[in-house]
Amino acid sequence: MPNFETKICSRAELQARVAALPKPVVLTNGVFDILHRGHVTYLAQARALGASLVVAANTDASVKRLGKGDDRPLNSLADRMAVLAALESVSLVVEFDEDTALDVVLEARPDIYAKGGDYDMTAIPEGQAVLAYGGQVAAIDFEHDRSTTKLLKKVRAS
Ligand SMILES: Nc1ncnc2c1ncn2[C@@H]1O[C@H](COP(=O)(O)OP(=O)(O)OP(=O)(O)O)[C@@H](O)[C@H]1O
Ligand SMILES: O=P(O)(O)O[C@@H]1O[C@H]([C@H](O)CO)[C@@H](O)[C@H](O)[C@@H]1O
Repeated sequence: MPNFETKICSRAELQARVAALPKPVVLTNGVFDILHRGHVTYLAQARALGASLVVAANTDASVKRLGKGDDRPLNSLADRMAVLAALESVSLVVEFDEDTALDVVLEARPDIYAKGGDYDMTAIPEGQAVLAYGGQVAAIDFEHDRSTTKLLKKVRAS
């Protein structure tokens, strides 16, 4: 197993693994199906807000419930987590099967919760929870006009 895969942790281990990370801890979540420049730039910016970055990845079943398409995700959870773990910006990767990452946030209690600028941090349960316990939230502006959905459209049109 490549060394970077040790960054993948189970939900049961999450609290203990987060406690061992350098602080401040930043947490974000998402699907990260076909990784693109928008994702990696955003993850590097999220990591730069603190000393460690935890990424919670949606399970395949929870991606299906998001309604991105019957064929999504293209990459399985195990593959998406391995690709995320290989990034320099990422300290820890954990899966979540719920509709939102609220419970992951309450278990990990990050100092900072980050999400792309397409989200209103005060309107999403993860952002509301972090603000309620006195943590910080950060909405990171999009720097590159990229998305997994756009990439798929390009591939299918060719
Ligand atoms: N181009 C981008 N720039 C900055 N952040 C991004 C960009 N695309 C996605 N993100 C952020 O990355 C996280 C994961 O996004 P997601 O996997 O939904 O990306 P996506 O490519 O837009 O996917 P999809 O097309 O399947 O909706 C989210 O927090 C989102 O805000
Ligand atoms: O990759 P996406 O579609 O940006 O990730 C989703 O983010 C949602 C957000 O945190 C608001 O709650 C989350 O609920 C959803 O499960 C995906 O992770």
